[in-house]
This record gives sequence, structure tokens and C-alpha cells, in this order.
Amino acid sequence: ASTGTVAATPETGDVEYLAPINIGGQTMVMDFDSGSSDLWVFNTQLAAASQTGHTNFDPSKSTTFKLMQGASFSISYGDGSGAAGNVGTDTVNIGGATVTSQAIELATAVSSSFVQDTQSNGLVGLAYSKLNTVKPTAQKTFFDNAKSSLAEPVFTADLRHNAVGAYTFGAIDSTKFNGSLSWAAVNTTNGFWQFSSTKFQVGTGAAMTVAGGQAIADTGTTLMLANAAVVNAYYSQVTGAVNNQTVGGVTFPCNAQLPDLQVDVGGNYMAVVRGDDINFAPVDNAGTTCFGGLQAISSDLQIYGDIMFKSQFVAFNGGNNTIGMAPH
Ligand SMILES: N[C@H]1[C@H](O)[C@@H](Sc2ccccc2)[C@@H]2OC[C@H]1O2
Repeated sequence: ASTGTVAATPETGDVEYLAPINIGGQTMVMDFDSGSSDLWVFNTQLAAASQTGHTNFDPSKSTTFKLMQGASFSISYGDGSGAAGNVGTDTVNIGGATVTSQAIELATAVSSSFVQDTQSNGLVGLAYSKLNTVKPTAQKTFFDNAKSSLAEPVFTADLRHNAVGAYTFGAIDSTKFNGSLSWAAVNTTNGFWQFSSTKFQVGTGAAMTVAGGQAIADTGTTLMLANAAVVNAYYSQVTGAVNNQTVGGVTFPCNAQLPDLQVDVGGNYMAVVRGDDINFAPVDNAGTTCFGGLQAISSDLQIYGDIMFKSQFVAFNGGNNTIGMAPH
């Protein structure tokens, strides 16, 4: 039984968290994404202009790479970005956890936001394999393939504000969080790490309820996207907060005192998201106006992204489909 741990390094401004994987002897720094289920890479098939600035996997240099005849992928993400291409298999090693025949999706087209993001050379999808986009046959995620050989059928995300954290496969390091993990049931119907989240509390204020509220834990989303009623209640407590359509969301004075936000996870745990972490980044050069890390989403499915992960250590249990959280 194996385990594997890799450093999770934030891009400047905590925009995303990157970690190295080894594919057929080549190290690729990747964006680990618990909100999708494709492992795709920048590679030597891409147009030269798209390859510029990236590490490009070269299948011809891997003695273990095999093309998957007739297979292709095409993925679109929540933010409108996307990638498409063909598919092969190779040995993938993430910090010591190894899968010998992992589907590697080789992009032949990627959207501009990926090309511009030169720190990232692809995504490692860690949601449920039912979301995988490979045709004619959907492929398993690295975690799904590795699960049976891991010491425990789990992976964990220990993401930090402006500091190096870790992704671990096969073990839960209890020195990385305070107290004990609170576990919630995962609803796997949509293929996400989805749980009920219906209760909220802004600072020490009154608790509020969003009937039927659901959320997903998504390491690939930078911010925290919650129900508009919750977001409005939160920013009603922040002097100078305005919904700034030009900038694309709520801003406030950078010196604002931001309350903590508590969100329930699975009905029996209130996860505290630190107010400081909800001050995401300045929008002006003078650094007087800041953009909120908590923003409204119109869909019923809330997306708890890196803003939440900076306050909460998260364990994903693929053995019993539960999600564990504890403050860190
Ligand atoms: N699960 C997330 C995914 O990882 C990113 S893909 C991505 C796009 C551009 C830059 C970096 C990553 C996208 O935003 C939210 C959702 O879709």
C-alpha cells in the first residue's frame, strides 16, 4: 500500500495551486482540480504559439506512453475556458503514489487563459470519473485508479494563503489541522464532491438558512461562490462594500474589517472561513479597493473554492464517499 505527498504551491495572489506530477519520466507542474475529472497536459502536439512558456509533455520521449487509438477528449470549464485533444496512457507518479496505466489527455487545442497561465501545464482532475470527457470510453481519474493501492482510499488538500501546502494521497496527516475532522456525506449524483450546506453565519450575527443549499469542494476555483442572500448578508456587515459591475463583483476598502463566515458542511459542522482570507486582492494600483473572495453565484450549487481551503484542511474519502474538514 502506497502514499504520496506533493507540495501545493500557490500562484501569486493564490489564484491557483500547483503541484508536480511525473508522467513517463517527465515532471509536469499541474493544477489539481477537485472540480473536474480529466487529466490533460500541454504537449508537443500543440501549436508552437500555445506551447510557448509551458513545459510540454513529449510522448515520443516516454518509453511507457501508449496512444489510445480513436480516443479524444473535449472539456469546458465553469469559467468558459476549455481544452480538447487526443488520449494515451502512461505511468503517473504523484509523490510516490503510482498508477501504471493512467489516461493522459494530450491537448491539441487550449483556450487563451490556459496559454497565458504559464505556471500551469495542465490539470489533474480529482472529481468523480463519471465527469471524465474522453470518448468513446470515459477514463478513470488518477485517484480512482490509485485508490485500491493506497494505504487509505483518501486524498487531502492542505492549501495555504501565500504559503506552500500539500496534496497527499493515501493518508491523512493529523498534524496539518486543529482538532479532529468533521465528516459529511457526499452526494455523488453530479460527479462532484458535493454536500449539503444550508446554514450560514456572518461573524457573530444571526444564523441564516438557505433551504436545500448544496455546495461542492473545488480546489480549481479560486474564490468562494455562494448564494446571493448569504453574500448580501455578509457584505452588509462590511462598511464601503459595493457590488461593482465594472470589476465584476463585490469590492470594499482594502482596510475593511472583514468578519468570519461560517458555512455548514453536511448539517453537523460549521466551517469557519477567516475574514482575512475573504480579502482576495486589490483591484487598483494604489491598493485602496479590494475584491471580495466571497462572491454570489446564481446556480443552486455553491462552489467552495480556494478561499475556503485556506481556512479548512479537506479530506476526500473515495472509500465511503465522505468529505472531512477541520480548521488549519
Ligand atoms: N474547477 C475549476 C477549474 O479548475 C477551472 S479550469 C482553469 C481555467 C483557467 C485557469 C486555470 C484553471 C475553471 O474555473 C472554475 C472551474 O473551472
